[in-house]
Amino acid sequence: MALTAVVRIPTRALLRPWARLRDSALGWMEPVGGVEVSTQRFGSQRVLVEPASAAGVAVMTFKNPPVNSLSLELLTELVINLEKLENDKTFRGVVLTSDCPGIFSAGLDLTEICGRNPAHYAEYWKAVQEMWLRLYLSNLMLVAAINGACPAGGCLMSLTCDYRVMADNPKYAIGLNETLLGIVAPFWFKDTLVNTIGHRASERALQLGLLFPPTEALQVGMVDRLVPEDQVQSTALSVLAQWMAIPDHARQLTKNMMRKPTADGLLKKRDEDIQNFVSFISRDSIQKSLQMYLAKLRQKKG
Ligand SMILES: CCCCCCCCCCCCC/C=C/C(=O)SCCNC(=O)CCNC(=O)[C@H](O)C(C)(C)COP(=O)(O)OP(=O)(O)OC[C@H]1O[C@@H](n2cnc3c(N)ncnc32)[C@H](O)[C@@H]1OP(=O)(O)O
Repeated sequence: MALTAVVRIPTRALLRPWARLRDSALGWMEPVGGVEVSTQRFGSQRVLVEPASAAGVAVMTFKNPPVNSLSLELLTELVINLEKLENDKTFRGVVLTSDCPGIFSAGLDLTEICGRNPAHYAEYWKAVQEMWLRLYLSNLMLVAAINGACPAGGCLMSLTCDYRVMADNPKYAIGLNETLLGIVAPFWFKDTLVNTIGHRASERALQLGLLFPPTEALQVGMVDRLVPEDQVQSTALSVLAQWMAIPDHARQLTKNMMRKPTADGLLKKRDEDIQNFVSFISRDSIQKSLQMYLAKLRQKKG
């Protein structure tokens, strides 16, 4: 029999200034107190959410072709779908994965941070912050099933998860490569990395903008497990099954104890961080670097 549940979406989620929701893309949303949703399969245009066969587990699949870049729309949909899962108490764990062949996520959408105006940069950065805060502090168990390239913001997203399974394909790489673009990973990107691989390894990785192939990523602790490509999702699901054996309240309190101080670092100065981002990204020299990088990406094919 089909499993269905009622999911309450708090109206406040619809009122956030950055979440000027593209309602057409989010067919299940209504600006009233809540909405009934079948948990058989839901989501939105760029984020598909499907309950897994194991009770209490969902698979969240990003489908923003060609490269799952983190556009404002994708970020918005991600946060809304996560909130929806969190409000539905039947879910305890989520696997995050990609529908784009060979790419988990290309990171921040460069067209959102290049050639736009300061108001757009501010709105976009707030959405990036929100994505990080929501994932990093989520009470759900999150496992990243990294089935492709995972640079910069894609890497950050996977680092917010409790566990990372990566496809053992030397064509793929993961890391915070911001310096290669002539930009700087903000302090909360850095903190997330330091919490995962330690200070010295982060210092080197961040300065050099290292993108680690799977074997090196495992060695440095950026991912937890490598498996053949066709086993990434099934392995992520079996990892979740192990984590599900732990009582939720104890695990959640422990996760919060470990992560809250890092999240507080951003929460205490969110507005200042937005201002720093806007003034940094608006510099002519930074815009030029980004334009050149984008042009190189686009020329690659030709
Ligand atoms: C004084 C100090 C103050 C400090 C203050 C700090 C403030 C903060 C500063 C700013 C911080 C910003 C943090 C940024 C984080 C990021 O995430 S930046 C994004 C980084 N991403 C990348 O470098 C990845 C780039 N992409 C790739 O390497 C490859 O595309 C791929 C993912 C490996 C896939 O390769 P392939 O399959 O070969 O596809 P392509 O042909 O390369 O690409 C297809 C089309 O997609 C476009 N594209 C690729 N990536 C992006 C992207 N990130 N955004 C937008 N568009 C992207 C690419 O151009 C192709 O487009 P078309 O040619 O038009 O088809």
